[in-house]
Amino acid sequence: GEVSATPEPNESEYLSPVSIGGQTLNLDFDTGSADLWVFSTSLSSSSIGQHAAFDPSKSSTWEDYPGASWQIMYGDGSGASGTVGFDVVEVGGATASRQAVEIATKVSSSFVSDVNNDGLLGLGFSKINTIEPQPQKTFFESVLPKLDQPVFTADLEDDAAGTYEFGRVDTTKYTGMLHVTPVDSSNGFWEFASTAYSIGGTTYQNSGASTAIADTGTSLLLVDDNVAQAFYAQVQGSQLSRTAGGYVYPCSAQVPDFGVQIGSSGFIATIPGSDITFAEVGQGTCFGGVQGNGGGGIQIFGDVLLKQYFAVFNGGNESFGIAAK
Ligand SMILES: O=C(Cc1ccccc1)Nn1cnc2ccccc21
Repeated sequence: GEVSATPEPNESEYLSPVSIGGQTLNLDFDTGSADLWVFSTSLSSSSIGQHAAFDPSKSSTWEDYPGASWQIMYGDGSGASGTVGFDVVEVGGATASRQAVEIATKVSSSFVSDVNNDGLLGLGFSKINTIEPQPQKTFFESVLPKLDQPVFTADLEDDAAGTYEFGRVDTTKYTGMLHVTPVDSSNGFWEFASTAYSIGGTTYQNSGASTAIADTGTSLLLVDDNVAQAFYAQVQGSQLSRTAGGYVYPCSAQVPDFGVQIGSSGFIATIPGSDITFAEVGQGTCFGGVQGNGGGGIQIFGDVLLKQYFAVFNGGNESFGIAAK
């Protein structure tokens, strides 16, 4: 089958309506993790706040997973944990009839305050699913055998709504060719080679990092520290601010185009300098959408890059492709 879910854009995430046991929640589709977890009625009312909370007792198809638990920590220090069950999960038109659903009994403050999302739908590989005693399949892995094509696509926009589609590649959504690279899923991510970058149209080899992941759950573009340093050396007045948590510069500064290689094929995916500013932090100072990864080794290509392109995640041959749109 073919499905589409239109996420509502929110400054740093793309939310899509998901039906679980007949209850609809807005979930953050996240290719950088592999847990499907939801705000639940087991949380304190102060944690629930304005969020939609899933209530298993109101689902006629809910099945407990006795003794199972989960606990996740994301790279930005946020996290959640709780218990597990199975239910019917429907996205746009594809249905997983017995999908592991992780009930949050604890969530960190950043999720409580992010009133737009009622949980996450992981689209990474289930080897990093955190359910104990046995990791469970992601929604994509559950529906994959039933899809016409073993793919999902992400068409993230800046302010208008973006779109995730499962089971087909809508070729009207992009122009030119799809640049496809093999993915190494051994770390659980959509990970590929990336050993070159460009600043202002000039290409350089990246001696530091060698791989990157496509991560719709991260807002920024986190590159090797030496690459970030080289980029901001070309932004007048920029500085690495501990208080801001990264590179900042005068909002009036001229920002060069920045590109990163996708796979070893040579294709450089470029972000226009005018799209690199992520936020104003006050007093005419701006926070850059390109930042260092803190020496993590893996580069994290988040929404700042992905929203410039149409992205194809292929679970059949384990590849990642992007095209201009
Ligand atoms: O965790 C990461 C990668 C990351 C971000 C920042 C610093 C280091 C590493 N992304 N991510 C993937 N899913 C997420 C969900 C919430 C927060 C971040 C999320």
